[in-house]
Order: sequence, then C-alpha cells, then structure tokens
Amino acid sequence: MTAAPALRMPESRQTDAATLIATQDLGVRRGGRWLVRHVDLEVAEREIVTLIGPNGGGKTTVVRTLLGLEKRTEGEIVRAPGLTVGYVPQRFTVPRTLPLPVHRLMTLTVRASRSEVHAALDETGVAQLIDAPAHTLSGGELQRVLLARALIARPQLMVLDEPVQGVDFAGEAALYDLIGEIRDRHGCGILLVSHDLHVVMAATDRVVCLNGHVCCTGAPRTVSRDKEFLRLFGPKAAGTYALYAHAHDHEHDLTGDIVDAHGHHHDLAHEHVHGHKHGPEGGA
Ligand SMILES: Nc1ncnc2c1ncn2[C@@H]1O[C@H](COP(=O)(O)OP(=O)(O)OP(=O)(O)O)[C@@H](O)[C@H]1O
Repeated sequence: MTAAPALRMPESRQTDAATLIATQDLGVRRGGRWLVRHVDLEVAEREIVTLIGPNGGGKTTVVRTLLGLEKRTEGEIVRAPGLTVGYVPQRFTVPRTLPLPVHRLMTLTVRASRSEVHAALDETGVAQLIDAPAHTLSGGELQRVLLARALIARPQLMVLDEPVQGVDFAGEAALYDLIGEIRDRHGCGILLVSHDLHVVMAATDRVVCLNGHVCCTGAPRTVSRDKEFLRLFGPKAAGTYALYAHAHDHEHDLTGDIVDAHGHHHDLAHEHVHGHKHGPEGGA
C-alpha cells in the first residue's frame, strides 16, 4: 500500500461517507500484457459497488490487487487506516477427502468461539448447518457459510467475488437481499464482483464496468444507458435496470421464494404482481 495525495471523488458519488478503499490509475501488467489499466475505483462505507464486465475483463485481478494479493504495476491504492476486510474469493472448493464440519471451516483462519460462529451463521440464515460436513453443502448454502465466515471478524469492507456462484436464479435474489441487509446492519462497504446483470442492477449503489479498463461507471440507471455497456452486453441488457427500478417491496426466504409483508409465500414460477421475473428470461 502506498499513501497517495488527496483522492478525487467520482462524480457519481457526492456523499460525506468515508472512503474505505480507492485506486487511482491502477494498472496490472503480466507477461508483457496489460491485464487492466487506468482503473479508478472507490468504495465508501455503507456503499455497495459492483464490478461487472465480460470474462477476462480483469475483475478478479482488480480485486486481488486491491487486497494486496497481486502486485500493481502502476497507479495508487489507498486504504483507510487500519481497514479490516472480509473476503469471499471466486473459487472456493471444499475437499471431499477432508470431512471438515462447517464450524471448523469458519475458524480455519479466524479465532472465534462457537457462539460467535453460530451468530454469524445465524445472520446468513444457515445456523442449522454449524455441524454439517462442509462438502455436503449445496451451492447456495456454501455461499452463505462463506459470507458468514467473512462477516465473523466484523470487517469494515466486505469483498465478495461472485457471491452467487452455484446458486439458482431464485436463490440469487435472496442472496443479494441478504448482502443489502448486511450492509444496512453493519454499515460496512461492499465490493462485489458479479456476472448477473439482472439482479445486481437493483442491489447496487454504483456499478463499475470493467473490460481491461473502466468502460463506464455510475448509478445502475446511468450505466444501463451507457453505449459502452450496451455494446458489451447487448441491447437486451438495457432493460435490466428498468425491470428492477421499482421499489423492492417483498422479501425472499432462504430458497428464494417470495414472502410478502404478511409472511405469505408466493409461487416464484409466476410473474411478480408488480411485473418482473427473477431470471434470465426477465430481459427486456
Ligand atoms: N498472473 C497472470 N498472468 C498472466 N495473465 C493473467 C494472470 N492473471 C490473470 N491473467 C489474465 O488476465 C485476464 C483477466 O483475468 P481476471 O480473472 O481478472 O478476469 P475476470 O474479469 O475476473 O474474468 P471472469 O469473469 O472470467 O472471472 C485474463 O485474460 C487472465 O487470463
């Protein structure tokens, strides 16, 4: 980490929230090729920033460089003093040969009591899995355990690289709701990497679209109209923001089923009463 002079605030964010981490003109070069270059990025407390972009666009490279796991070639990275970070990496496989119960998985790198582990798992809705062998978890359960694991140290910044991997479309909406709740409850900043435009566009304060460089950035409404965004993702993507622009007036249970304000379940196979589906077919 190198200290840098005063940071410019992106035009898209003009609030007083403290900056947790920021890059200026970040570049990473490997094997004679720039993987990413000229990346300006900032995450403030209570903010959800999502990196989107095509495969190989450099999202994981930027995240790993921000975390100090990769060396930058040029530019600056500035962190708030004493910043604490919880990280869920892109690839996490539980070895089948090692029967590791969830509570052990949770404390491999962090010291925590069973009650702290239980509380973190409870927060992500999977406390009942505390003694389950980790390799038996479903994709959605594992992602919730990994979220709990990142939460346990009460970080100021959560970095989640593809938190909805292995999760079906209904489960994705529930997970994004949970990530929003975590932000509201703890006031932490959240940096997400996601491929899923449909749900992420509603759950994000700011989108940064990366394809070797920052193609476009801003509030979802702005980005969804940007011609670079439309060129990368196609005209259908233009509808992704509009679809979710209405108030999200319902909740989802653990399986992604919709539960209304009165606790009644609704059949997710049917279109929402207010007119959208959670799924790829929900495009414009
Ligand atoms: N250490 C490295 N040396 C050389 N090339 C690398 C290295 N790390 C990553 N790359 C390349 O950099 C590019 C960006 O990779 P990265 O994983 O950051 O993209 P991504 O946007 O996260 O992709 P995906 O959406 O597929 O996960 C890819 O072409 C990858 O092969």
